[in-house]
Amino acid sequence: DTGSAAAIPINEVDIAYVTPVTIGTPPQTLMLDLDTGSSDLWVFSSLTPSNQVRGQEIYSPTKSSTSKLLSGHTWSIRYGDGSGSRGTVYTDNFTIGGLEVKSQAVQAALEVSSSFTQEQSLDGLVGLGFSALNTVRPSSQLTFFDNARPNLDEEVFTADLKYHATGSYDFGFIDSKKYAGNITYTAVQQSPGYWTHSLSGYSVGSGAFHASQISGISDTGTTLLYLPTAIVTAYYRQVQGAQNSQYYGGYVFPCSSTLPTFTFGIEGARFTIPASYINYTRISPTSTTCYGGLQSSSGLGINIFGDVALKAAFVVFSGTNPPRIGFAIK
Ligand SMILES: CC[C@H](C)[C@H](NC(=O)C[C@H](O)[C@H](CC1CCCCC1)NC(=O)CCNC(=O)[C@H](Cc1ccccc1)NC(=O)N1CCC(N)CC1)C(=O)NCc1cnc(C)nc1N
Repeated sequence: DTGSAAAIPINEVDIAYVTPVTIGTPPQTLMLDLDTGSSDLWVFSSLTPSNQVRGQEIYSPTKSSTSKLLSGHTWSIRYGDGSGSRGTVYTDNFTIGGLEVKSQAVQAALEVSSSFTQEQSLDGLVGLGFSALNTVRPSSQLTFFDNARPNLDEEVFTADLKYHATGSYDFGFIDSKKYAGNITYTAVQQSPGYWTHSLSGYSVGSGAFHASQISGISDTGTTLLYLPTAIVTAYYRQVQGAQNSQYYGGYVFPCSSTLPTFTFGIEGARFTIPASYINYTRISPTSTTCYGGLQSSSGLGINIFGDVALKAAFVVFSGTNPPRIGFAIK
């Protein structure tokens, strides 16, 4: 089997991407954020208090003839940005881009934090990390990818995220029309459950390439690129008027500044992030100060290769044994 679905930016600065999925019988369509940085599939539901729902589509298990309560099971998740949700668990038929998993664990929210309520374009998440990170108790549940794997033509899914445009997620096949040249693979460390791997180094603009192993996670659910402070300061040193603002919680600069590109290595291959991806957003609609798409990871305890980096490449998440991740120019 294979599947292919759109990855649609939810706002004009690509803060996140959502993908249409269907759940249950008859199919209920929700827009979910496919997130390689977590492993829970949870949705706004008919069980979510109405004062916490603001425009999201909801999953109603009672309206699905194929839903089953996974009795006695609960879940509770906290994300890196402090947001979170918790609830109960059903199994139901779940489809992404024509690829169906019967009896997928669908985690119905009984409570969501305010940032989820405020994000009306996001109806929940599909975790595509390793199933070890799943928070359902007493028995943890498998991700959509882990459930689909035995039926996939190839044990892979690919992410083709785009800058200010709709991209795609493919399951079970690698679409050679979506990239140029070769795919460069590198080893993945699957514990504790993220897609953890190393970059082979970086360069700023037309500067020399600095070879160094930089370990981090490729995370489609994180908006920006978070790297060690030394690399980030070297980058913004090239930007007139840039400063690391305590007030804004990161590097800001005059929106009129000329930004250099940023290049990262995967083994021997090189991937260049255009300056426009790093000129992330104005700090307010009328401001002439802009917030960078490259920020320091010092507060996170982990480097995160988020959407700003991933949208510069075609990325193959390979569930083979051992797992690996591949990057290609597009
Ligand atoms: C089982 C837990 C699971 C693995 C969890 N995984 C993650 O947190 C990574 C995961 O990819 C999550 C997935 C997000 C969660 C929010 C909704 C969208 C998806 N990523 C993050 O939390 C990275 C930081 N957040 C972000 O990057 C969010 C994403 C977002 C997008 C749209 C709307 C709202 C939020 N972006 C922003 O808040 N932005 C606004 C500010 C702007 N400057 C950048 C964009 C984890 O590590 N949790 C441990 C954890 C707990 N508590 C804390 C405090 N930190 C933690 N790391």
